[in-house]
Amino acid sequence: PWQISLQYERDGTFRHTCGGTLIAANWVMTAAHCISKSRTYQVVVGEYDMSTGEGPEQRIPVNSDDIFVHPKWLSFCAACGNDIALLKLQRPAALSAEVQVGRLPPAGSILPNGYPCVLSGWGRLTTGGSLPDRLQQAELPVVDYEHCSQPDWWGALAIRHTMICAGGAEKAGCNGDSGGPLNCQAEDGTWEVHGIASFVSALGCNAPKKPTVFTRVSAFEDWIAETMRDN
Ligand SMILES: CC(C)C[C@H](NC(=O)C(F)(F)F)C(=O)N[N@@+](C)(CC(=O)Nc1ccc(C(C)C)cc1)Cc1ccccc1
Repeated sequence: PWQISLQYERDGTFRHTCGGTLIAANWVMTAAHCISKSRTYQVVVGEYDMSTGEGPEQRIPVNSDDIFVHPKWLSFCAACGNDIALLKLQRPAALSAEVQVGRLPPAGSILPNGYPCVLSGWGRLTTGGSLPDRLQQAELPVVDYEHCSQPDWWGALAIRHTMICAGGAEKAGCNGDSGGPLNCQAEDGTWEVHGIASFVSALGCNAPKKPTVFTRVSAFEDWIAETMRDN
């Protein structure tokens, strides 16, 4: 219910470009690489099947000067990390069963290797394949930094401590999942959004030993709080 579809206007209609997370009634968290300053964006909350109107959908515009891309994001260097952006909605979403705010993890928290998380999104179903109408989910186990930065995995040049890896086998994120949440259930059963889908291998979304790489949300909680407080 905190999954959103980030859409941009082209030829008079809006099209899905990335996922994202509702982190307050009027704030959305997504990936910096999803944002092009010249585009007009809207956020759809309460979405499930994009091919039909089912009722809970709310389409909310975003003013371009209410888009805050992390100051250290470098569009030519995904390996440098900081792939995070915050969007302030023109009006708060009306919360309901289908529209909820996602919880952020404790600042600095690190999940152990193998912890079962779930990626959700409307990204391609296979590398270069078709896009689904309905929201999909895939269980992706966490691959900790020690394993993910191994040379035959992503290697130490591609992975930073401000990232989380998850997957590495048959399931993965793929184009269109960018910006979406890596959802992990805490001991008390509540879900927390630990990651923002950032990149996959250009060799293929589910290339072996190339897990989907996420921005580690718990490394950016100060920036998130400051940005929301100051705007
Ligand atoms: C624009 C990049 C920075 C992010 C984009 N992200 C995604 O697609 C996501 F996984 F988040 F849904 C991506 O991975 N794009 N690719 C274009 C791949 C890509 O750019 N990957 C990548 C990998 C590593 C690095 C750095 C760490 C060296 C940068 C980009 C997707 C792709 C996947 C399979 C086949 C062809 C294309």
